[in-house]
Amino acid sequence: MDEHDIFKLITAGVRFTKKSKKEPPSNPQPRLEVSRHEKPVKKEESDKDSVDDTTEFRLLDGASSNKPKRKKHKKEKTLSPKELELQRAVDEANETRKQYGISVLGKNVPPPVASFSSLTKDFKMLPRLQLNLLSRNFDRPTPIQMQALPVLLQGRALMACAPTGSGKTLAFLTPIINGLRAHRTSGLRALVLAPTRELAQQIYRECAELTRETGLRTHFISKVSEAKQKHGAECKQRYDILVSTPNRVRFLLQQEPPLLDLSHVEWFVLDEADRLMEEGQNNFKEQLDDIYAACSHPTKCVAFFSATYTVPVAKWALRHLKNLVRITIGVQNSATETVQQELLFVGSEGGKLVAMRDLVRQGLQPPVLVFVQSKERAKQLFEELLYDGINVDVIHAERSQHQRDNCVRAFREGSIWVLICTELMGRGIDFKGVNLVINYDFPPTTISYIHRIGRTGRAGRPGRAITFFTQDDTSNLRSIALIIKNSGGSVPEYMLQMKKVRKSEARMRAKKPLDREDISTKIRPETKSDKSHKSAKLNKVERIEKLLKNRKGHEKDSMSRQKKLSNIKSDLKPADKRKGYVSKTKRKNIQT
Ligand SMILES: Nc1ncnc2c1ncn2[C@@H]1O[C@H](COP(=O)(O)OP(=O)(O)OP(=O)(O)O)[C@@H](O)[C@H]1O
Repeated sequence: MDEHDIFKLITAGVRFTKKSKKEPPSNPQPRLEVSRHEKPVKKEESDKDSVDDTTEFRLLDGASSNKPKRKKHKKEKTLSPKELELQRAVDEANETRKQYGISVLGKNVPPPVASFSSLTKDFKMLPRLQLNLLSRNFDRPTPIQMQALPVLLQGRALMACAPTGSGKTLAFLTPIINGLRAHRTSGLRALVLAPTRELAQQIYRECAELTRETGLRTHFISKVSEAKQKHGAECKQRYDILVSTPNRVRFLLQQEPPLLDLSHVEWFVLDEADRLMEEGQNNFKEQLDDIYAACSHPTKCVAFFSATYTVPVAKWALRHLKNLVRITIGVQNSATETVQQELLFVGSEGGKLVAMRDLVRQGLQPPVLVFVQSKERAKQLFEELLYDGINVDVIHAERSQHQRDNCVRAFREGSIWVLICTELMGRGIDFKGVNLVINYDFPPTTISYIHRIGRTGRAGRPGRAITFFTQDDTSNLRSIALIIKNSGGSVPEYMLQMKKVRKSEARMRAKKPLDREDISTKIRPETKSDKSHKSAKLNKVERIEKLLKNRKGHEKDSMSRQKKLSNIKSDLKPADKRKGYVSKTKRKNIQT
């Protein structure tokens, strides 16, 4: 009996079935801990490679939630009436969050509030503030306000992400005003920072409205030179709230002696936090570090707001802020659903101007915002549209503050219908009723796209955004098409099937916009580079001419080529050296 026979004997009657290849993973993936009510931040398809650092931050260390831990099979515990009541309150809060697309992360997050008046009982909301809200026709809180207000009124650290135009400004100003309550002479107690002067000014205006007759005093640093006088030692106690850009605040902090004292700051708020914490660009991050260090109050409330978030910001918040609550409204890093979005292929740079003129011919519904990638291009497009008789103006960093203020005011008042702008106006600016955003130049990142098109479709109103693209813009096309699809729009399938952009390429595109052909159609004076290009070409033509002269046996062919070359040469030569050129003075003499 050999081994085979023994095996047959002992396995007689036993049937072997094929083992399934699917086995449970030995090392399960980390699970996202979200609160039970939480609608998971859904994304049909994410395009994480397309934009640098826009990856969702839900799996970071330290993420806590108020989700009850899954219990192992234990005996069902009967709840006491008090516990039952608590459970009911939690269920109710979860139901409201689900209804409004509110997601929260953090321990013991307070329930969302359904009305401003409900804040009176629990948070002793200032009656005057209630009145000011009503006088601005804010009768119900928006979803971000519903959840952020109770969190901030409890003095918790907050990182909030809500779509463009969803009322984030009010979500941080209301708790600040309620927290400060009345004017004190101890010095600044709240600091709100924004990336641009225009946005800071807008927040200041909103704050001035909401603090009306509360006694609280808000200040906006308009000019650093003026600020030097205004912030002298005797003025330090004049204001309660300061709204500014980081560079102005840091400038005042760096004076000897410092012209700002931030040691009493109890509220530290960053609007457009992801932009402010970007490393490199404008050195905002470096400035912020200095400012944050100067805000030495031990129990200050810190809040970050933006429509988009990046991983470094979340990491910073988790590392530095205790008892942090994170709120996301809808889908993180997505475009607002109230904007109807279109992508328009225009062939070439020249095609853009044709498309723009076509849109005007079809009838534009002002006000319209047009985004271009640089101030040079803004100026060129402005001249073109002005020539077409359009009621247009332009805003970019090279214009004076006075011009910029006038331009924004005129656009708000409706005396300018089309405003051409650069990325400067991409974030936060709340122009009421912008009907159309045109991305004349393709946005460098999806983040930029989300903010630019968010200048329309605000506060629940409908809006429209058209994005021109040429063959050169196809690298980012897929990621923007995905944004459109994820916010409910339709895009051609081929765009979604395009190759993903590598991270390094996306990063490069974000830093350095594409070199584009000029917008301007008018003949411009010759530049230095044009001249050197021409002289190189002339040298080449002369070399070929010499070669042709030396060739024998091809006289006929050579003659016609030489004629062509001499024509080219004459075009390339400076006007005064061309054959038949008559100088201005000679011309004058001939005429007289
Ligand atoms: N509760 C409310 N009811 C009605 N309108 C509101 C309410 N809260 C804010 N608004 C209005 O909504 C508009 C957009 O608000 P806000 O500028 O704060 O948006 P945002 O979320 O900060 O947008 P962005 O991300 O572009 O900066 C404003 O005109 C504001 O007056």
